[in-house]
Amino acid sequence: MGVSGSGKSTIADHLAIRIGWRYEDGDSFHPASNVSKMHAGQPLTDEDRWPWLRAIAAEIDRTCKASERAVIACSALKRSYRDILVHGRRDVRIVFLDGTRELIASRLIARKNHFMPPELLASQFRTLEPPTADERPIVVTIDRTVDIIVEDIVSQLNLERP
Ligand SMILES: Nc1ncnc2c1ncn2[C@@H]1O[C@H](COP(=O)(O)OP(=O)(O)OP(=O)(O)O)[C@@H](O)[C@H]1O
Ligand SMILES: O=C(O)[C@H](O)[C@@H](O)[C@H](O)[C@H](O)CO
Repeated sequence: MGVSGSGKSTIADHLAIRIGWRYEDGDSFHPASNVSKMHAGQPLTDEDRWPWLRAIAAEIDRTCKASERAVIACSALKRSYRDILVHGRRDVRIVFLDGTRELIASRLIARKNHFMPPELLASQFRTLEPPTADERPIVVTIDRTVDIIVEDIVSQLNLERP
């Protein structure tokens, strides 16, 4: 989880390869109307996001039922959004990609060929409710290389433990 440009797709992809899990991008669960809206520079509302989050929750349930493992990139900015994804599912862990607005803005400006315009970053930060301790989040700071961030997540995931 994290705001647009915090590195969700990049880190999820590399993490999934590193630990041999499937990678899914939450962006692919958006209805076309949501993508057009973001492309046009309009922030999504809660009503836009509920069906999208429910579709991702259904994907999590399919994955668990099939005894598979996946890393899913999803902004999940508010606690109420994460509750849809996590509630009652013991095996779901949240990884929060934490960074300053300045750093993320500079990465968004440099990024090419993406539907999300950098102008939406302010609304992403306004909406963001960082995870609290009771969510047991894995928090990683993003001012480091992708490989170092991935290794940090792997060690905090404690995968060897039963
Ligand atoms: N640790 C890093 N160091 C340097 N550049 C990075 C790092 N992580 C991501 N980037 C770059 O920052 C940009 C934003 O990353 P990415 O697209 O993965 O973010 P995102 O959170 O998935 O964004 P969105 O939610 O808008 O899809 C990309 O161009 C990516 O290559
Ligand atoms: O909740 C949201 O505002 C949206 O989901 C965005 O965060 C996009 O999904 C994405 O991160 C941009 O590519």
